[in-house]
Amino acid sequence: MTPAVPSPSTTRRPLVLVPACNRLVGAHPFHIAGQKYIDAVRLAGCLPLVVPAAQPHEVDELLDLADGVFLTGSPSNVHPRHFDEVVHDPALPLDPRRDDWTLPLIPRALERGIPLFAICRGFQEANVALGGALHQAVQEQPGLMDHRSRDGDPVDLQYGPVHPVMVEPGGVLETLLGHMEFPVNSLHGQGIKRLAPGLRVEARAPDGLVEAFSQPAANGFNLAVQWHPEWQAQSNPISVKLLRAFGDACRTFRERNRESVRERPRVP
Ligand SMILES: N[C@@H](CCC(=O)NCCCC(=O)O)C(=O)O
Repeated sequence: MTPAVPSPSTTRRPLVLVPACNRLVGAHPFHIAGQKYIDAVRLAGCLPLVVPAAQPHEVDELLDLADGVFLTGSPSNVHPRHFDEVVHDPALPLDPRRDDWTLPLIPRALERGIPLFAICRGFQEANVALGGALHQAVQEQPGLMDHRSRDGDPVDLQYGPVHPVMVEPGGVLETLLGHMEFPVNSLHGQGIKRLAPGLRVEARAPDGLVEAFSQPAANGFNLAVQWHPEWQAQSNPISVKLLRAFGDACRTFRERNRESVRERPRVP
């Protein structure tokens, strides 16, 4: 009796879009994504698909393939023109090609109930995409800490714990972790100045800066965090919980989608 070969559709892991960053390598433009983010998507039990800068009209085609969206960190800043400001420090890197398609991608993914996990730059992108604004230099704001890392420090120190975050009651983080505080790393010069309408604060730093948010009105799991849970995620129980929750949501989304395709009347 030859064993039944499962159809690919019954075994494939959920497909998660990972928008690439755009960098020059020498004189040539490249699309790149950090290995630690790819590893984090795999730790979530999902299949990472790094996506080069898409044309705005390709966003819906890509979302038709997606069971999740994972927005990575990046040294580049979200261009301040998207929150009606001029560039504060021209020495800091930008990535307008990423902005141009992730900013329309984010609300469309949420509207479709596609699970979304956003980290650092991705957290900032999501806030701007939904109508919020950023401090371009958090460290220059009265009463706020310097949330940047020091470039010359060893990488383990740069991504090591720096400050606690306090979980706000009533959100995704409290459901997953309980009402608690825990240490996080901090590698960002931009930060939330105005939270977009409809977003719920999930956690704050000791200086009050928003460090995590979600959109409760969205059908699907969504969580955006300013810190880097992908850093050595497999040895951080909190990171594992957050990433596994994202992965579970992507699996549920995929199952529901497959059922709806099966139930769709076949065209004769
Ligand atoms: N440029 C923004 C976002 C900072 C950020 O994502 N840092 C991580 C960069 C390296 C990595 O991907 O781990 C800001 O400065 O606020």
